[in-house]
Amino acid sequence: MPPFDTHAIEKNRPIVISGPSGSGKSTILKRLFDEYPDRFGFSVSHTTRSPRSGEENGKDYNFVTKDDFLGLVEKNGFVEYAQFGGNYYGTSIKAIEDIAEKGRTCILDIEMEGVKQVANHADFPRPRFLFLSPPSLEILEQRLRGRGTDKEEAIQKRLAQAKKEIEFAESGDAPHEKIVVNDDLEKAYKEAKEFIIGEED
Ligand SMILES: Nc1ncnc2c1ncn2[C@@H]1O[C@H](COP(=O)(O)OP(=O)(O)OP(=O)(O)O)[C@@H](O)[C@H]1O
Repeated sequence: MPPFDTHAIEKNRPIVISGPSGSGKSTILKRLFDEYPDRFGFSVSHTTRSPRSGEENGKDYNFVTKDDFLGLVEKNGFVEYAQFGGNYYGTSIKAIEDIAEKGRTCILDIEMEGVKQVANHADFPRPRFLFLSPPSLEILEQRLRGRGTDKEEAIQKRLAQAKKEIEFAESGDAPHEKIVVNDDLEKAYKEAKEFIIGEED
């Protein structure tokens, strides 16, 4: 028996979407949420960082102490967690269960290391995995520049990380059941949507 209730999650399997920064995850998820406003949900993450002004506990994040965070790690209560800039961030099983209990499919937008943790978790029921790939690193670079949100150094870091993510996704070790190449947005959206809702429709 897992130490946490995963009943609803088993009935309503979450979808893990991953892919390099700039591959189009937000673009595709936004469209999906717009088209199906009541069908999906994002889980509320835990963090040990302090709330920024306007951020609400339980809504933007579950703000917890380091001791509480590490206690939940001990209990296998996170499906994935990581440390950035001295703070911990994680997705708890409970947060995903809360979405599933509302009859919604939880969408987890997570990076490569998190994907590995989810796939290897001892107690978490296996979700479905989708990888969104850019058509090429050259096009990814153009899109990151076009987005206009990153400085040159950040773009170079994202590209180096993208290379690793694509290699992993194409290796036999990756858990992805489906890779969607985001060349033409209409086509990529249709393919992603078919994978995400296909089982239910
Ligand atoms: N098929 C496409 N053709 C052209 N441009 C696209 C396509 N898909 C997405 N884009 C553009 O590429 C940029 C990156 O997309 P987006 O921000 O959705 O990526 P992301 O995977 O969510 O990145 P991050 O992980 O950094 O949040 C955006 O400016 C978006 O408008």
